[in-house]
Amino acid sequence: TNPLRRIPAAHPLAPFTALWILSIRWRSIENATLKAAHDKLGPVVCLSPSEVSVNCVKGGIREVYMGGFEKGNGRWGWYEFFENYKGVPNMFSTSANKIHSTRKRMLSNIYSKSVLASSPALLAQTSSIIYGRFLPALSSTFSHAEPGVLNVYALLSGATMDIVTGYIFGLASGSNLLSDPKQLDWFLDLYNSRRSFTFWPQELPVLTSILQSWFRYRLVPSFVDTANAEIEKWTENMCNGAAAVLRQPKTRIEDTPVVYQQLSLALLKEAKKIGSEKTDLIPSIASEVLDHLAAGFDTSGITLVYVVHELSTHLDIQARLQAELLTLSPPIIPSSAPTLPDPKVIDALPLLHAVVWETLRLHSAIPGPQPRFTPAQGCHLGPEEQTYFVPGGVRVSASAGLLHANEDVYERAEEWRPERWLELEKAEEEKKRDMESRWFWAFGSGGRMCVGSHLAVYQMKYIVAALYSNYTTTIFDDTGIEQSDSYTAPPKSDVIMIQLAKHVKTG
Ligand code: HEM
Repeated sequence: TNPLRRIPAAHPLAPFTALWILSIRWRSIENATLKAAHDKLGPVVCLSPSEVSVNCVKGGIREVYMGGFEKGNGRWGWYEFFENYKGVPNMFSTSANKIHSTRKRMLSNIYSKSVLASSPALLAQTSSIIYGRFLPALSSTFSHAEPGVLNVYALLSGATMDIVTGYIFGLASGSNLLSDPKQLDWFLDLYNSRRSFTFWPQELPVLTSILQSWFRYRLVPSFVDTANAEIEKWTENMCNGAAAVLRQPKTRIEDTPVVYQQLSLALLKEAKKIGSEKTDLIPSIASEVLDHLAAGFDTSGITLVYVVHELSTHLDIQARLQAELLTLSPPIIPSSAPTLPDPKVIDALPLLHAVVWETLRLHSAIPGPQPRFTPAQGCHLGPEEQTYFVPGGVRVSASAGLLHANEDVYERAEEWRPERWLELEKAEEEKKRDMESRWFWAFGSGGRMCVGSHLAVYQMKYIVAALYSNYTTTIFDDTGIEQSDSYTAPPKSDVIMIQLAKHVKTG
C-alpha cells in the first residue's frame, strides 16, 4: 500500500527497509550513490519506505524548498544535531518554520547584499584583516625552509574565520587566527577532529543516546564532546568581548559587533514583547552565532581552496584574472593599505565572479542532501511527464552536487570552465535563468536558504583578489584534494600545499 513503491527504487531493498540507505550513509558513499541512482532512474528515486530523493526543479526543489517543507516531522529533525550548548537551538537547527522565520527576520537585514556592500564596519574589518594579517601571512612564507610553500587550506580557513567573526563580534572581539598559527592549528584540529562522527547522532539519535545513557556505550568518542565544549567556550569568550565593547561609550568602527548587537537587541525586544521572564539571552545568542561562524568559515574556506586549486592548474585563467585585478584602483597591494577598492567594484569584476561561481557550482561546499519532510496532506513530486504522489511525513531531499551536474543546463558539467558564466552575456534569457537561478543551488533556496551567502561572496572575492593581486600560485602537493562524500564536503586531506611566487607586475 505504500505509494513510494511506485517510485523507481535506488536499490531492491529500498522500498522495504531503511537499512540500505543507512548503510550507504554509514559508509560515506551517499553522494556518489545518489548520483548513480538518478543517472540511471531519473529525477525521483525511492531511498527507503519513508524517503525519496529528487533531482529536478519543477516538481523537485521548487515544490520542496520554495514550498517551505519543514526540516522536521514533529518528532525528529535531522538538523537538531546542529544545536549547540547541549540542546540550545538556533535558526539552522530549528525544524518548525514559524519559529525559524521569527529568528530569520531578526538577522536577514544585516546579511543582505545592500547592507554588506555599504557597511563601513565590514569594510574596515576586511581591510584590517587583508592588509594587517592575510598579506603578511602570505609574505612570511618566504622565510620558510621551502620558501613560498604553504598549506593554503589552513590559511584560507583562518582568513574566512577572522572575517566572519570580525563581522559578528567586531575586530577586537573576533578571532585572530591568521596572526597566530598555533591558535589556527588548535582550532582546525578541534573542528576537524569531529567530522567523521556525525552519522550516529544525526541519523539515529535515540539509539545513540540510549546506548550511552543506559549501557554506557559510546558511539561517538568522548573527545568529540571535549572538542565541542572547547569551541563553545571559545565562542562564549567572543560573545563576552562583544558585550563589553557595547558597554563602552565609544568604539572604533571596526570593533562594532554588527551581528551580536543586532541579535541581542532583537532577542531582548522579543522577550519584552512576549513578557518573558527569561533575562539570560546569552545561551541563545551564543548558539546562534556559533552556528554562523562555523557555517561561514568552513564553507567559504572549502570553496576558496578549490578556487586556488583550480587556478593553480589553469594558469591561463589565473593570468587573465591577474590582468583583470590590475584594473583595480587602488590595487590590493601592501602599499595601498588601508584603502580597499569598493566592494561594488570587486563584485562587478566579470572573471573574478565567473571563477567564484564556477567553483561554487563544481565544488559546492554543501553538495550533499538537504532533508525536509513532506506536509501532512502529502504532495506530488517529479516533473510534469511523470509525477508521483508522496504521502505526508516522508523525508525528501535534493543535492546541489547533483543539480549542478545536469548536462542540459551546464554543458560539460564535469569540467571547471569559468568561461560558461562569461558566455552568459550573450545567452538567451531562459538559459540565463536556468544556469544562474533555477539550477544553481550552492546556497539552497526558499525560506531556509543560506542567510550568509552575500557575506560569503563578499569575503571570498576580496580574499581571491588580494591573493592574485600579489602572487602566482602553482601546486606543490595536492594529495587528498578530492572532495569528501558528505553533507559539507571538504577536501579529503586537511593539508593542501601550494607554491607562491611574487606576481611581478605589482609585487
Ligand atoms: C561558500 C559559502 C557558503 C555556502 C556554500 C553556504 C551554503 C549554505 C546552504 C546550502 C544552506 C542551506 C543548508 C540546508 O538547508 O541544509 C546554508 C544555510 C545557512 N548558512 Fe550558509 N553557506 C555559506 C556561507 C555562509 C556564511 C558566510 C554564513 C554566515 C553567516 C552562513 C550561514 C548560514 C546559516 C545561518 C544558514 C541557515 C539559514 C536558515 O536556516 O535559514 N553561510 N548555507
